[in-house]
Amino acid sequence: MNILIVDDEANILRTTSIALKSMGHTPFTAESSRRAEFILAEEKIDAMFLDVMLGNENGLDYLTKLQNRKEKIPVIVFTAHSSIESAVDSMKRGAYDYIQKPFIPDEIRQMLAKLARSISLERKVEDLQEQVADADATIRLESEEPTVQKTYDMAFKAANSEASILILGPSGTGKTVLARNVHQRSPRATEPFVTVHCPSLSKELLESELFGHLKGSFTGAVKDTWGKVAAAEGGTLFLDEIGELPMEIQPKLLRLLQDREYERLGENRVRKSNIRVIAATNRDLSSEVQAGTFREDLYYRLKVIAVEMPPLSQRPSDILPLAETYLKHFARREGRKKLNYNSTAAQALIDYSWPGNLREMRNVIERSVILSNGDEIDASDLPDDFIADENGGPRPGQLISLADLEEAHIRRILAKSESLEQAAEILGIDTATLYRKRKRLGLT
Ligand SMILES: Nc1ncnc2c1ncn2[C@@H]1O[C@H](COP(=O)(O)OP(=O)(O)OP(=O)(O)O)[C@@H](O)[C@H]1O
Repeated sequence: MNILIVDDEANILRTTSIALKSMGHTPFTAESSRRAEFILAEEKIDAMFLDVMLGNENGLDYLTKLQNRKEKIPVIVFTAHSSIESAVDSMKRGAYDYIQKPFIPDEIRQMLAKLARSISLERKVEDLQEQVADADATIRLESEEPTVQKTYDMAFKAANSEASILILGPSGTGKTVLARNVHQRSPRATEPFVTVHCPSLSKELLESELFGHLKGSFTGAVKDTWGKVAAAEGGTLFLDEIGELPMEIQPKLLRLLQDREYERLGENRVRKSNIRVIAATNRDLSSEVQAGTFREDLYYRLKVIAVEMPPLSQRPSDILPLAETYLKHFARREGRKKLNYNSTAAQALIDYSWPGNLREMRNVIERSVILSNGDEIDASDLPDDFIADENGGPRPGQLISLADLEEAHIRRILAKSESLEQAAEILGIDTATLYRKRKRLGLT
């Protein structure tokens, strides 16, 4: 790091410089704030040591001035031994920390190690904020389909209430994104949003993940823990894949929803909780209720408001607007702002069945932006599944019946094979069966 030491004592400047050099830093020295300003104008300084007794000057006043700079530099203040007031005052004025004089090099070393940790943490937070903003830039929470728009309207209206929300829909349709958005639009927005993935854990671990446990309450419980219900206090608990919640835990969740009470595993103390629950599932919970694998009372508690995210194939008029949102984002990221789809690519996007829904579309569009050349994305820049074959026939994954798909497949294999026997071998059926099918389909 480039470190500036500001002190009117030449001895301190000299010894601190030597110590900093031995730790691999580059020291700069200034005996006054004027000299310090001069150095700040010339060098990129990462951290500063500043004496509060700066000869005729007041180091604390200079500290205040430094805090008003556009580029903040962490300042560690040297205070006189026994001067608690100036230490407190310097912290109030925004110092990163203070060291009392006289000090030994090891105190400087420890202080800089602490500062390096803070700086690295700050960078990580900045990176994460950037990533979140990046993901947010592709989110489109409106729809050209009136039923889907109604779903969004209903969910966002419910955001203001305390009601539990159940989000239904296949994988990748945006249930998690919707749940987070409801939280962000709710009065709990500044409190935590905590996710629990119900299927990923054994019954005991899931219960402990939710409610916490006391040491020794089950094998492997080596210390006391607080669960995610406690972590979400004041905020929203998002239960992903609620359909997988084991029967044994269901009454405990019901009690949490109904009475706002829970107990940690292995503890007899009832705790109160203030959380809002949003749950999601790709299963048909009502049939699970019928089958007796999901409690009916819990089901009704969860679905005070129920919203359904349909598969992308049932939102045809959203395909191009969504693709456009992703395209803009990835094209900007790759520095190719003029990029567009040509009409064949746009048609291929519309014709595709999107079994992986929005998640798949995001990946497909990102890939096509990276693989395309020039200012146009062509159908050939899309994955193989998107390209209709030379016969223009149906493709696996398209919304067609098995019989139609079988017919198209048999036609293609017959066209490519040299004999009926070869075609039968490729198809994995005997020649007589293929012969009959061929006849029935009128392919002779
Ligand atoms: N409204 C939206 N606009 C644009 N992209 C979205 C939207 N919702 C979701 N996506 C994209 O789809 C991906 C999957 O979304 P999400 O995780 O919310 O789906 P999910 O239904 O919860 O899936 P799973 O059931 O597999 O957990 C997200 O990472 C995001 O890239």
